[in-house]
Amino acid sequence: MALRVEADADPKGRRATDTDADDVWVAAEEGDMSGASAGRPLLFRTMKVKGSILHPYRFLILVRLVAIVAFFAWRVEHRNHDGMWLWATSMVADAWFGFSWLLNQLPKLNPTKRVPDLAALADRHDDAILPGIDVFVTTVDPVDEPVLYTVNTILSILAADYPVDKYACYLSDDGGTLVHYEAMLQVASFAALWVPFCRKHCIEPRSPENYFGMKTRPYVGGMAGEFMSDHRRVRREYGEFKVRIESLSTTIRRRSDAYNKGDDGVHATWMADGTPWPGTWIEQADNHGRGQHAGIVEVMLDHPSCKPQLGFSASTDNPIDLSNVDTRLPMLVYISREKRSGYDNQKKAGAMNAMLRVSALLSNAPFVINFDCDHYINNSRALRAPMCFMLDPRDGQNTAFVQFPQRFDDVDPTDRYSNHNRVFFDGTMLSLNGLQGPTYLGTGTMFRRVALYGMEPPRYRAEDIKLVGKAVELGNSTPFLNSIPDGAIQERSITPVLVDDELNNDLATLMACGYEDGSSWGRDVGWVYNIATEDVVTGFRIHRQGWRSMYCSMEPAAFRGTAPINLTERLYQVLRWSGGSLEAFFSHSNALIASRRLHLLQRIAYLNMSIYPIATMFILAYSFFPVMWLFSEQSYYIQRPFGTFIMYLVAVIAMMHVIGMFEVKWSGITLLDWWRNEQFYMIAATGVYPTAVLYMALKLVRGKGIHFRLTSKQTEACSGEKFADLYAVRWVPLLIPTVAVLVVNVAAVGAAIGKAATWGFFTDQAWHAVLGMVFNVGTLVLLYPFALGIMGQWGKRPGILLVMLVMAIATVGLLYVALQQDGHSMSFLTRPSG
Ligand SMILES: O=c1ccn([C@@H]2O[C@H](COP(=O)(O)OP(=O)(O)O[C@H]3O[C@H](CO)[C@@H](O)[C@H](O)[C@H]3O)[C@@H](O)[C@H]2O)c(=O)[nH]1
Ligand SMILES: [Mn+2]
Repeated sequence: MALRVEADADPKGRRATDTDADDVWVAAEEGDMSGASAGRPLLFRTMKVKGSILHPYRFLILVRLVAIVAFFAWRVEHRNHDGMWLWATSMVADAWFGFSWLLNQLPKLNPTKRVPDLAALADRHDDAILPGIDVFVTTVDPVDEPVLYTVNTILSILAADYPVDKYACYLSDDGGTLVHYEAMLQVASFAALWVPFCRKHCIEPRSPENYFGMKTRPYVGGMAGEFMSDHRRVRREYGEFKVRIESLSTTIRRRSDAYNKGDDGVHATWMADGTPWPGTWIEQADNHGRGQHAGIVEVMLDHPSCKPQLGFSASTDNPIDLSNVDTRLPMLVYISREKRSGYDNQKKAGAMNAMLRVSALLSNAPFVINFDCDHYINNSRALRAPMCFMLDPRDGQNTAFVQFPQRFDDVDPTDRYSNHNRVFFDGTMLSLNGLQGPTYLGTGTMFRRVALYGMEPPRYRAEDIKLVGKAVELGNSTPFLNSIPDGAIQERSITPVLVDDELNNDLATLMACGYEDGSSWGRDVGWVYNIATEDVVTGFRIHRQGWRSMYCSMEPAAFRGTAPINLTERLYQVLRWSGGSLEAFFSHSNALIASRRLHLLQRIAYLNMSIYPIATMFILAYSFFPVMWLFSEQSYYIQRPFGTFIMYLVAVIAMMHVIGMFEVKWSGITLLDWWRNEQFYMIAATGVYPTAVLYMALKLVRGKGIHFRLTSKQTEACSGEKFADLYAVRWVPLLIPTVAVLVVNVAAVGAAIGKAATWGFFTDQAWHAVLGMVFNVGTLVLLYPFALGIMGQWGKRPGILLVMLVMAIATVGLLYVALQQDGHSMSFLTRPSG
């Protein structure tokens, strides 16, 4: 399909795509991968960075390594005898910077791109032999995670371009609310129109909210004549559907009030059929509270037959002609696992594990893909792409998961807080792709089911999977254990099951809180527990066993989601990530103790990923260093001769950025992406990351860590203004350290100017003050987005910020001069310089 959806107004201009990036990437011979067997089709192409870019890039890394070693040697030779403690501390800091730079840089030596070949897949693996997929979506809170996002995600999945009898869609509702349940009923009925419409007219993307929100829509289907009227009709139906979804909570509340009228006892929440809802009630009651309710599983759409079912021709009540369109829908299941007080529900990880088991009895597909509730399928062919890696003769069998980059809608045009995170998604991940593979990033990831069960990769597994003794690890459910061998057959599709009482009992057992007691779930099986970020450690567990993973990026983007554009919300998200990273270091998921199956550079990458926040303690300390210049008559020197010191610093920092420019080049990102990343790193380094380190230290002492705080999704509902969240200031203690750094550095610039004025502009002291100022100004420039953020609505006019800045600097400068000159009567303006 030659379809190309216009990426929504991309403010950063054109990005290199696979096709026009040949000036960077060249095809590579894939000699080193085991398992290649002649005759089976190759389903992906491997690309390496061109020698003319890769060699200088690697050479520069070497040069910088030499430079920092020379720098250290020089510093040791020129010890500061008058400020020994300061000198020693800064030596420790710089040693750590050097070390963490190396950890960060070494895994990037071999960036590799792998391009799925969908045509080859279609050629040899015609739809009949595509394997089954279970699609998992998680949600918790219908308010913080608006139901409208979730229903759009589900609709995009139901309408995906994958054989409809070969996949099933599961929604896990950790809130257990009737709103989600009824929303799924609505989805099931609206899908009967939406999905055939998408098929008939080759609609992209297949999330209706995003589809109808698009401006340009080149028609690529074969029924242009009927398109306009069909489109109008579906659009109207979607509008009505949306109203029903958005009024669900009112409808349910009203219905329940009517049932509860007159009764002064417990107020239940009622389902449409007049029975009380088994999940959480609006007015929480015993057995119907947030952390306390029965498990619920309901198949909302049955698994379809394997033969196409054409729809009806147009008629008065069905104005859309579907007589040539397959109207079958994939299986859709609603799940809310059991919750009981006294059990830690383990948040998302717990939900994923319950879903993994329940799906084993209902569809048991050999592959599983998971999405956060706000991540929809943007490219309807996306589910096919990972199969190019999983089914490829080169190491496909040993590939445990395929990770897609995360792409985001509704980020403010200048991406103030680096939400797009391109440096990470397009840089770091491509590097790992050249090693053992990208890390698991939580959403948009296809897994091999057996890898999730904690099985070894075939490469290290002598025979077929053995089930003897597995009950201890996987829990005591015979039907579940019996399902495992089938779930391991990668060619397997999905066979429909009959949901009877017996099956319902088995499902209830698998969803029960106590099921995992004494088993290996959450440690060696399934998603990993007891950590704020389950994703990276779950991927780590799998890599450690010797599996590999693949990075898969495609155009148009496979999936898209939302990201927090509010400063506070964004910082909390990053706090959770960095806190979770540190927790991983102090757990059984420490990279240093993994088995030898973990590739050396992959191990270094994981090590870097778990300790990166530590370096920021030193960054924070350096950012406060100017305080000493402010309050002391004497100038403190970290290192003498100061001039040479600064030159060295400038050189190694500059070299780091030149290396960064090479990375910008090979990852195909824009300078703005890179710059925002630098800025956001500094913002996090002066607040969030040190806080995470502090938390970790406290946890080691007291045993309580960071908890999973749900990232609330942006809603325009409250103000109607687009990007309203960007201008909302929510003050939290987390902002204070960075504000303090801002203040100190503004003051330092003022003081430096004051100093220069006092001492005379061309003296040594003045020269040093100016050199020091370079760093203060640098810090301020990096923290600029933060300063805009805390200004709230004023942030819309950055001019004000500049005026304030100049005034503050001038005030401090004058104050400094005034204080320094108490004895002397002259003004700095009349002082002769030179
Ligand atoms: O008790 C819970 C809490 C959360 N979730 C789901 O977990 C997902 C991720 O939560 P969110 O707050 O959106 O996290 P983000 O910071 O946006 O997510 C990134 O980081 C997380 C790890 O820290 C990963 O789990 C996510 O997949 C990844 O997108 C959402 O679908 C939630 O519905 C649950 O199912 N149960
Ligand atoms: Mn999210």
